[in-house]
Amino acid sequence: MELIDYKDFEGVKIVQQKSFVDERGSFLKAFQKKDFLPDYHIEQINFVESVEKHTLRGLHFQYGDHAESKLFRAVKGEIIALFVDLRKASGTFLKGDTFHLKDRNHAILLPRGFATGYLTLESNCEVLYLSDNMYVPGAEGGVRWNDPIINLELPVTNPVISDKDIKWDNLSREFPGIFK
Ligand SMILES: Cc1cn([C@H]2C[C@H](O)[C@@H](COP(=O)(O)OP(=O)(O)O[C@H]3O[C@H](C)C(=O)[C@H](O)[C@H]3O)O2)c(=O)[nH]c1=O
Repeated sequence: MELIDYKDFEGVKIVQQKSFVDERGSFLKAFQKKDFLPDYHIEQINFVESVEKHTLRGLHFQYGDHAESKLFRAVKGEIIALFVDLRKASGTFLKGDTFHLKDRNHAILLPRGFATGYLTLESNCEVLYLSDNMYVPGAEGGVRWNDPIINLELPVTNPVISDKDIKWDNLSREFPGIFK
């Protein structure tokens, strides 16, 4: 298993693994504290099914102490992970990027301070993701998938999206970040 730093986004890591394959099928070690992420505390494990191709979930974050670090893995199908750095002190503050998770042997770790989301690239996608913090609806915020400041490059113009995610405001250059 390899953890690879992703560009200049501090703390963002790409996980590359190999499944154990035999005549019965395959075995993937989806998480292991010791050899994988010894300091990662799993608070939640979420399993999400998206029926339609080009379903876009997010981008979401939680403010302050409720911020979450998430590890996303496409268990079935392919997705494009979306993320934006909302850490005011970071060199990549308000910079966004995408990463194509093409199979279950890859995952992406996003540290606390990022807005996160993903776009499915086929129907009936299944995503398993870990979070290191509790879900606190009152502490949640969002970034629009097509926010002009972030300018994510996506292969869609009209994704399947929730009413909640349609309503997020665009960020402004004065956005103070999600940590007080
Ligand atoms: C995230 C979450 C949601 N919920 C409930 C709240 C709603 O009734 C329902 C769906 O929530 P939501 O529409 O926020 O789910 P997604 O649009 O898939 O968003 C999630 O996936 C994107 C990629 C994210 O980055 C967030 O982690 C997360 O918000 O599950 C819970 O009960 N606990 C939770 O931890």
